[in-house]
Amino acid sequence: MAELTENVSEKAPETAAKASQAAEAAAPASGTAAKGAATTPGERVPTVIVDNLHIVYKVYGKPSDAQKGNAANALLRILRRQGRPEMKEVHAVRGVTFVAYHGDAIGIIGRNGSGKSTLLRAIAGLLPPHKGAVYTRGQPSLLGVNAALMKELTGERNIVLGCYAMGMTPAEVRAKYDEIVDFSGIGEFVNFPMSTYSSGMGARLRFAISSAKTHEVLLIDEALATGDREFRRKSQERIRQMREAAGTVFLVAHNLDVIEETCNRVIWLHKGKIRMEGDPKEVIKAYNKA
Ligand SMILES: Nc1ncnc2c1ncn2[C@@H]1O[C@H](COP(=O)(O)OP(=O)(O)OP(=O)(O)O)[C@@H](O)[C@H]1O
Repeated sequence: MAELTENVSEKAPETAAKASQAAEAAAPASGTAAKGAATTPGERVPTVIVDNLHIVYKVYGKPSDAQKGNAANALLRILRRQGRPEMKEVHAVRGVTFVAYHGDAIGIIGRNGSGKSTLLRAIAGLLPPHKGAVYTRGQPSLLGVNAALMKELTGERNIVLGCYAMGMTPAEVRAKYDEIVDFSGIGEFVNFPMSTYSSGMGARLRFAISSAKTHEVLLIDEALATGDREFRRKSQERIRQMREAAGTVFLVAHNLDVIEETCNRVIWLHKGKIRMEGDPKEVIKAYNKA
């Protein structure tokens, strides 16, 4: 399926082939279906295919005093062809597989360290798969990263740059500017550098910028947790609109009420694996019992 771009581990070409077949199976009329232009009602168009995904971090532990970084030790390691001392691997995502479709809002829940943020970053293409593959339709947008905001610039400059970074034209930016400022609720702070903002104000501005454009796939990591009640309500409404515009939204949040109110599917991650997936009410009920 040509329109799905792939982020595939070189170690698993056979997995990539399987996922391609899955994509074909999910959207048989791939040419038109994947463009979203000629989909028949009821047809489900896949936007993200995650196939047996494994993500491994390499972490350098604390070196012993004898190994501490100095030029002599570094030279000895090179001569002995040794790596850096105490390298450990953290296997954060362990064989995750699912397909997301247009119009899905998928909540990802799980205890601390279960791999939620890692999974989002992998879907955004920011972490290479150790094994397996991620196929996405278009470039997914991870809230706050794609619109790379700069603390020393004013909110106004960041809105303009953030919108350009998302591929909007100057005319589109002008048309959306007031709406972004209104939505963020930062008021006159828009004229001050972002370094003067509280973390909540920064998060609200990032959400306002990122959601000013309709994304094929939008990934949101806890952004709603920082806003107040009113902002939460507005963001939920905005996410609903984005779903209706046939986008796909992924939402990581510890607040299960937000997930239940906003999402139509929930994935429960436990120690890097999918423990349960499906209807928000059922999954959250099982998660609360565990
Ligand atoms: N940059 C990193 N380098 C090394 N290990 C990491 C890195 N980021 C995360 N990890 C490890 O990967 C595992 C999964 O972390 P991740 O942040 O994805 O979990 P999470 O479910 O989002 O957690 P939380 O709910 O606390 O935000 C954890 O064991 C964590 O320590």
